[in-house]
Amino acid sequence: MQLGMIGLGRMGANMVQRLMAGGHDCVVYDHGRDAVEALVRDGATGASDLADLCARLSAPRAVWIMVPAAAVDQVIDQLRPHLAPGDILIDGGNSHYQEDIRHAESLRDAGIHFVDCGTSGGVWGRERGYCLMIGGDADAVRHLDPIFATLAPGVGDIERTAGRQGAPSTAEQGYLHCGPSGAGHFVKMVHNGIEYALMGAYAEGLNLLKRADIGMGDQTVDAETAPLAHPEHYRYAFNIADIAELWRRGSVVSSWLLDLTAGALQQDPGLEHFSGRVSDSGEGRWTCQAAIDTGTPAPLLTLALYERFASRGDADFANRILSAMRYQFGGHHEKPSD
Ligand SMILES: O=C(CO)[C@H](O)[C@H](O)COP(=O)(O)O
Repeated sequence: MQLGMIGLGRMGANMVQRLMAGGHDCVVYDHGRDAVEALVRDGATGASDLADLCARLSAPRAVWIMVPAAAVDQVIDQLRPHLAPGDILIDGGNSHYQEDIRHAESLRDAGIHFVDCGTSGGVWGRERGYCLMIGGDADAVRHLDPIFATLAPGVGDIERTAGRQGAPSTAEQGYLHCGPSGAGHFVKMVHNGIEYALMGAYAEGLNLLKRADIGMGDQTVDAETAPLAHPEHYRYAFNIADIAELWRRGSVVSSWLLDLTAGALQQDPGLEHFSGRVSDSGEGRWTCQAAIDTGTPAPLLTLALYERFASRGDADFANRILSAMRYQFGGHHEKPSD
C-alpha cells in the first residue's frame, strides 16, 4: 500500500523503514532535507513540500503525520488545500484526544477522514513493532489495515491469553480500533499515565534498595535528623544492577520497562550520565485532567506526575518554606548537605 509520511524524526523515519521492509511504498517529507535523502537512499520517494507529497500519492491518499503535538494544526492547515474527498489523514504523534475530535470535525465537511493513532514502542519500534491505539471512522481504519498490520509487532511469541479462540484478533497482533475520533489518543494518554506510575514505582523501589546500606556509614547522631535506631538493620550493600537483572526472570514485576532499566544499570551502575531531571510530554498531565473531569480516583498516576515536576527543582521553594517554618517555630537549623 502507498503511504505519505510527514515528520522523519526518531519515530517517523523508523516507521517508514519498517513499512518499506514490509513491502509498502512510502512518500516522505520533513523540513530537514538530510532526513528525506537518507530514506530516499533506502527506497522511499522524497517530496520537496506538502503539495509535492500529495501530488505523488494516488487517491484516496493516506497521509501519516508524525510531528510534535504543537505542530499538528499547522501541518493540517498546509495540507488541506492539496487533499480531496476520501483522503485519510492519520495523526500518529502524541496529540491530545480532544484535538482529534476538533480535527475530525473540521475535515468532515470536506470528506476527509481523520484517524488518530497512539503509537508506543519508541526507538525500538522499528525492530520490535509498534503498539497502535487507533480512533476514527471504521471505514478509514479498515482501509489502513495493511499499514497497521505491518507497523504492529504481530502475534510474536507471546503466549495466547486463555479463552481467546479462532484467528488472532488485531489486539493480539498489537493494534486495535479503540473507538471513534479521539479514542486512540485517549487510550495512549492513559497508557502513558500508567507508564509514569510504573517508572516511579521501579525508581522508588530500586532507590530504597540502594539506600539499604546507610547503617554501614558513620552513625554520628545529628540533633536535626532522626537517628537510625538500628543501624545493624541497614547494612546491605545490594548490587542494584544484579537485582534488576534477577527480577527479569520469573518475578511478578518483570516487564519490558524493567528490561530497559537492567540494561541502563548494566551500562552505568551509578547512572552518572543522568542528572535526574525528568521531563514530561504532557500525556501525564492530560491523564490527571481526565481523572479530575470524570471524578475518577487516580492518586498513583497523579503522584508520579508530581514527582517529575519535583525532579526538575519545582519543589525547591516549597522545601525552603518547610525549612523556614521549622526554623521559625523551633529554631531548627538546616543540616549541611552531605
Ligand atoms: O510513547 C511514549 C512511550 O510510550 C512516550 O510518549 C514518549 O516516549 C514520551 O513520554 P513522556 O510522556 O514521558 O515524555
